[in-house]
Amino acid sequence: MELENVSKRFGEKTVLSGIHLSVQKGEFVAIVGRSGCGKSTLLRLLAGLEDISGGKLEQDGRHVGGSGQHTRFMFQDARLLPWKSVIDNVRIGLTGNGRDNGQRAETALRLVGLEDRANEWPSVLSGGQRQRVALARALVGNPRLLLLDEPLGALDALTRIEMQRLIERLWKQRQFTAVLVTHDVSEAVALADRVVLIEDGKIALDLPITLSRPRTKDNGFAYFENLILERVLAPEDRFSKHDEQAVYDI
Ligand SMILES: Nc1ncnc2c1ncn2[C@@H]1O[C@H](COP(=O)(O)OP(=O)(O)OP(=O)(O)O)[C@@H](O)[C@H]1O
Repeated sequence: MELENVSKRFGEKTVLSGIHLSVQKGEFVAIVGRSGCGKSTLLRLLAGLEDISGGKLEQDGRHVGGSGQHTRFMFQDARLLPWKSVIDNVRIGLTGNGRDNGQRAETALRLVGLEDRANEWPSVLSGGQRQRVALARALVGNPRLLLLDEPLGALDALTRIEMQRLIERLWKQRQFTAVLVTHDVSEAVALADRVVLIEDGKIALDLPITLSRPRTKDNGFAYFENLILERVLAPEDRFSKHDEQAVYDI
């Protein structure tokens, strides 16, 4: 995907401007930034769900408009249909009525480790399991681009790490391109080849994460994490030497 000088306005309000970004095939890019900085808007532009207000946005050399079948979304809530079984929810990710749809849905459920829950209702699954079904539904049609909008934001810490590992494993196996919006800098460093920081509607940092995979929280990890966090935090929020002394004084 190529974005050249992309801007997005809602009425009088400019949400994104001067966005230059290039996402290579098979790359994993994370977008971080403060609440309201325009992360989800950028993702919606990439999906073709919103039109750009200016600049150029192309996917494989073609103008992006309307969500194609090669792009899939995953959100913070699983958005499963409660009146359909788990396997039928996964089948929704397939276009058309291919005769092998059932088989493909079963394979996708196996990928996320839920093959034995195929005929149950979504309501009996845990939050993490529901997100697994959402992941199976997103991947069942073999998309080339997976857009993830805070998909793990509502999960507990352990489930979150498990899901991060699952997403990374499937990304490696299936070789799709992934763009992840997250508030969690640690998650961005764990998963992404590049972390893009949005500030006031502009790209403030575009940082390659040169750590090998799978990533462990060693010194190298902490280096990238701190680098991004320092940049995200506004100067007045930074933990100054003065504050540090105040804590010791307490
Ligand atoms: N359809 C819309 N109409 C008007 N304003 C919008 C619309 N969508 C988003 N905005 C505004 O654009 C800005 C960026 O919103 P966006 O959802 O992209 O931020 P975000 O970085 O994803 O925030 P968060 O991390 O809190 O989800 C916000 O000020 C929001 O109010």
